[in-house]
Amino acid sequence: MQPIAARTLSDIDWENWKAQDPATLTFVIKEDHILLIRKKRGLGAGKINGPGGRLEEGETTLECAVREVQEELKITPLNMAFHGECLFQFVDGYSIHVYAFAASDYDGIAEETDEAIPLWFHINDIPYDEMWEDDRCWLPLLLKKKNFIGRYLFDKDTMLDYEIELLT
Ligand SMILES: CNc1ncnc2c1ncn2[C@@H]1O[C@H](COP(=O)(O)OP(=O)(O)OP(=O)(O)O)[C@@H](O)[C@H]1O
Repeated sequence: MQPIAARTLSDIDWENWKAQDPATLTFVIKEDHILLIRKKRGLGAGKINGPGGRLEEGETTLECAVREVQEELKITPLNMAFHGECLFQFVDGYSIHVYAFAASDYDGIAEETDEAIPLWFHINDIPYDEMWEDDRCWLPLLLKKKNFIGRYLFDKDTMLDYEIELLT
């Protein structure tokens, strides 16, 4: 992995950009509450986020999103809707392309696993201070059922630049 010299989004050739890892994030939103996790390991360990992870060989983004919620919280998300994409470039050279989904229901009882602790929040009380910096830019759009594509440049945990397009 080669570090890149970019300090703003315009330093990156987005036309030819391809992430090292495709991944997913899923937000179960039910009766004004949202199910988040305290992530115990992997990229973003210690932060609060939606459940998610990287695609496995041969899997669609939807299959990955469902599997990651099942693995991390032992529940099955229902009524999955795709809402958007987040293209993350880190200055250390790593890149990840995240597909974001919302689910309006679930089967089972969420429980702690090796990977995550389940946490419910009111949608007006989302703990953005404990989340990745980009989440406060696009999670409100997902909550309003909008579709979006965003590009983000990070130096470790610090967001250097971003832009979001709303899709109609
Ligand atoms: C930079 N800003 C960011 N903002 C919000 N969310 C971000 C993110 N950068 C990565 N993410 C999410 O972090 C998870 C990483 O995946 P991660 O858990 O490490 O993958 P996976 O479960 O495949 O790993 P292991 O099974 O532990 O190998 C995955 O949900 C991905 O969507």
